[in-house]
Amino acid sequence: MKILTAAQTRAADAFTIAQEPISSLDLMERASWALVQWLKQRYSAAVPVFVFCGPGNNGGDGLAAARLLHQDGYDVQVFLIETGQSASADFTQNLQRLPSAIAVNRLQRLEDLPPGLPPQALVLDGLFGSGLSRPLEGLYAQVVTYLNQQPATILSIDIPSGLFADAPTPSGSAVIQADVTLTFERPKLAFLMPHSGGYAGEWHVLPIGLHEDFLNQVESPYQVLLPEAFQTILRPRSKFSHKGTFGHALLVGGSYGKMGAITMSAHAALRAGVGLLTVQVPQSGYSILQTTVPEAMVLTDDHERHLSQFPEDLTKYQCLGIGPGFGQAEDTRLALESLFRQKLPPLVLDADALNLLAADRLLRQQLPPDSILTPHPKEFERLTGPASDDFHRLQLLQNFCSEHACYVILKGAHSCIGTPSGEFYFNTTGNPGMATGGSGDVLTGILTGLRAQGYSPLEACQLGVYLHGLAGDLAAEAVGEDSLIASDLYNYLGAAFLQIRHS
Ligand SMILES: NC(=O)C1=CN([C@@H]2O[C@H](COP(=O)(O)OP(=O)(O)OC[C@H]3O[C@@H](n4cnc5c(N)ncnc54)[C@H](O)[C@@H]3O)[C@@H](O)[C@H]2O)[C@@H](O)CC1
Ligand SMILES: Nc1ncnc2c1ncn2[C@@H]1O[C@H](COP(=O)(O)OP(=O)(O)O)[C@@H](O)[C@H]1O
Ligand SMILES: [K+]
Repeated sequence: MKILTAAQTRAADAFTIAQEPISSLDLMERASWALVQWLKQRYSAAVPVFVFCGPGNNGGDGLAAARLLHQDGYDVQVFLIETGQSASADFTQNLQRLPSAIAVNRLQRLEDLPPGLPPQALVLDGLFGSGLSRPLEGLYAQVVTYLNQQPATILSIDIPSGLFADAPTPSGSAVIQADVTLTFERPKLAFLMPHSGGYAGEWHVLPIGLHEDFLNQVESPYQVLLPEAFQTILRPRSKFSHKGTFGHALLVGGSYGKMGAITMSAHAALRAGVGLLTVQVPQSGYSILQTTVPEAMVLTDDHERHLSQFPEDLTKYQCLGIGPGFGQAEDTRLALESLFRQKLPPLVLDADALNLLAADRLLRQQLPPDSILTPHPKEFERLTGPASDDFHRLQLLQNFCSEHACYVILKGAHSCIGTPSGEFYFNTTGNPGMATGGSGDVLTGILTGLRAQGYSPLEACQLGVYLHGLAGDLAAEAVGEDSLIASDLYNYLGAAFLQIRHS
């Protein structure tokens, strides 16, 4: 699903208004109706609703929602922030439509605000939406600070007020800290970024019928991954297939004290459906691998505690995954250096393989095209240098992927896949229970297993991050986020596959 910028959303509105055709007032009514339907399923009419409105169409949505909720028997009060700014036409119309039974409070100074809102109250934040053009100041900023201090639940309409949809919000700006955000038609880019995503709280997308033709033709480099995409990507396993059909993967990693990392990757590659798996570890890892992952074949390095070589014949493998528990010993670095001079199967690189790359520009330049790299933000910074903000980091991601013709999964709450041609795919599965050691090693195993089965690098990245997060979500349903550990991820991978196949 494409993500639209605020400007593209305005264009989508205008296109819909002209082509459907529908008046802009009716489009606002449709958006507010969708919002109220969602809200009624979650909050009973016993919950008092306080609607805070700015002068634009976001405020207009708030007014329309106030009217609809009142019709449904909710106790609604409206607060208009009046700073002398002129109101939008649809705001004015909706103000006129407001039944007189709804109390309208006109706020011109901080002192006009009620001393406090009840904890059971629901605040609808309709101060500003995607039309925000500068940080909030004066009374608007004061209202935001006031609302953020209230014990009430805050539901933001479209986007938390004060948050820029597709540009960095200057630090220190007043921004609503929403509990829930109901956003129209498409999520905002800001919801997916580490520094701004938290303001939106739990967010949901409400379709409001923007014109299909516009949505199909509009160009956006930003997409969110949704399960529908996987119906076509995920391949069936045919009746007469055999283990050779599903590829032979090689995982190389592990060092003394970090053998668990490569063990978890191995389990994950197998659960991702690979036909055959070989794991190369230092000698001290031999018994560990043979006992904990009996399905895998094991090769050992000459060295006892760390890796110093790769197998000579790599032609029989369809994917080579390197990194979990790899270490950064000098021998290991030299082995990686000589590896890059050979003809190689598709690569997945993680953890210390990335740190070695980061420390060696020449090595980086020899990175084979179509490799998949899976850095967390710190590893990414080592590769590209620091980013000044989340949007700059996306720029660095794009530059790195195009310069090295590779795919980078920048891991996080919404892991982002960068591609050589400049697209970004944000993942929508996963939860904070996955912030636990070894989660990334599991992802490496999944990607290696998928790539060995012949999935293209982009397909493997998309399917891999989605399945990994979904396994985390299913595991969290069973054991809770607190107790989730990385091995739960590969143990729930089967359930994640089933969910995708049967959806
Ligand atoms: N397709 C959609 O997504 C639809 C969106 N609608 C609503 O319309 C909203 C966008 O409406 P608008 O474009 O009127 O945007 P806003 O409601 O955000 O208001 C923008 C107005 O506020 C002013 N402004 C911007 N930043 C300011 C600041 N920091 N301090 C003071 N004034 C500031 C602008 O100059 C402009 O006049 C959406 O967020 C959504 O709530 C719906 O009504 C209809 C359909
Ligand atoms: N809050 C979160 N929400 C969703 N996914 C998360 C969250 N925290 C971590 N993850 C996922 O867990 C994995 C952690 O990887 P990484 O940091 O490399 O861990 P490790 O090095 O311990 O294996 C990534 O795939 C990341 O997307
Ligand atoms: K808002």
